[in-house]
Amino acid sequence: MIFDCAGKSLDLSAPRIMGIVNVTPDSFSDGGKFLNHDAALKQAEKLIAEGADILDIGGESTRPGSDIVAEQEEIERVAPVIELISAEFDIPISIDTMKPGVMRAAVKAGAGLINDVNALRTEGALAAAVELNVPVCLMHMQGTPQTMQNEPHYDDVVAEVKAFLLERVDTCIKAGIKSEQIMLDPGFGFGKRARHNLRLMKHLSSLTELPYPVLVGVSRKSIIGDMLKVTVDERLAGSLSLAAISTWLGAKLIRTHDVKETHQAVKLSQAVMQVEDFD
Ligand SMILES: Cn1cnc2c(O)nc(N)nc21
Repeated sequence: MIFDCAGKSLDLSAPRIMGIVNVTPDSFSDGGKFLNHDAALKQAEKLIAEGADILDIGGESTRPGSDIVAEQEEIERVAPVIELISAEFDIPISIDTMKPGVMRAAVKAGAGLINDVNALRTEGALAAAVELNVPVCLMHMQGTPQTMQNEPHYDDVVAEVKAFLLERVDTCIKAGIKSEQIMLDPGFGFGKRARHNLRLMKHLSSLTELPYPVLVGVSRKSIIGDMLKVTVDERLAGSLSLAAISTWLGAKLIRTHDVKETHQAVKLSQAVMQVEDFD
């Protein structure tokens, strides 16, 4: 279960941490802090020191209602930062994008994993991913970031998300993506009401039992706000609780803003899972 991310390896035989570096002015949780390259590099350094196993670089916010960013603008945001981080540190880098042109520019700059919230459905994205030959994370989203929270509806959210992801896997493998380069993600908050997010979490093992590592991103998200009625900057405890639950249920990669604390939560969860039953 070792992913080769453009020469940098990500060992998913145990739960790992994906640190978030948003290079966007409007991301819901840290928008605007890392638009300049030095700040982004400092953030990368901090997250690595705190225990990140991979860094996710995003140039277009995907929070509900976020603005669409033109491809060239997105490239100009992410490529220099990826180049800097890739040259400075040995850590695998994922590119958080839906656009094929950004995927190409990011991998050229040193990214080694495509994190696509649209599961390579954008015109040209699947072909780009096949050509780039790096691991991909396929995530479920109902609608688009602009529309997804309007009226999300499911008859059976767990079954429908699972079926969608398996259909994407089938399409990707048929197009030439290697199955051992695929990761799955239920897409918490992407076209889901609170009850949908809770059901997906409760039945996460329906995804983690599949032969693909599962990535979970709940950091500071509405699943926490809805249940605890707390603002974005008061969601650390909730984020850690769900990180522990996710790893207990088999998630192998936790995407988070709070690497240090999440690393501790995951380490504890793993210690419980791995302790010998007898002396
Ligand atoms: C970019 N991004 C925001 N939330 C995410 C999530 O839950 N999963 C993945 N793979 N990417 C996300």
